[in-house]
Amino acid sequence: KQFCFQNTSFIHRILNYTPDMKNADVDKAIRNAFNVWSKVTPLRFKKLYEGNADIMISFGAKEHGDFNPFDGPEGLLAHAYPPGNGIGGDTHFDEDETWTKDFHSKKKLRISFNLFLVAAHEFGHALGMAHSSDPGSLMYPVYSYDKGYPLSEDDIKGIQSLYG
Ligand SMILES: O=C1CC=C(NS(=O)(=O)c2ccc(-c3ccccc3)cc2)CC1=O
Ligand SMILES: [Ca+2]
Ligand SMILES: [Zn+2]
Repeated sequence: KQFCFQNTSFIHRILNYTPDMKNADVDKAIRNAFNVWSKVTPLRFKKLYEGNADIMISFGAKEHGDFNPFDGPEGLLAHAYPPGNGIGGDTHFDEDETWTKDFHSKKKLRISFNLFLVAAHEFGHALGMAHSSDPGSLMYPVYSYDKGYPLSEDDIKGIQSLYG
């Protein structure tokens, strides 16, 4: 069995909210993004409202405190740190993007990104997943919104090899 993570319960905390969406929609997108992974593994995700959590979720623009500055609209959308103490697992979203709960609605003049999809991809990293070369998989490095069920066989094999 290749390297396997012992820890199967993660605590997350949403530090701030994007003005692009209702807070309840952000909570739902984040919860659904965790559920994608907990559905195929013994992983359980608890939510904290204060104190330190494994996966600290925040929205920030440009330099936001981790020397991995964001780049304004489009380009980089988000990034997540692999599991570990301190910044490990933390996931940051680029506030200069327009976040939406729809799938890639171009109804606005600017392109918008589906928070659930991007969060599910980034949480894959926060759980230790690398990128997949399978264009149909959630861990494929290119954002695409025409996904059916976000997880592909490749994603499921990957996460179960870590936490199965
Ligand atoms: O590992 C990396 C390095 C580059 C990244 N670029 S990004 O922020 O523009 C990004 C690209 C694709 C996605 C994505 C891919 C598949 C499904 C959903 C989102 C998320 C973020 C994000 C990322 O996770
Ligand atoms: Ca950006
Ligand atoms: Zn990625």
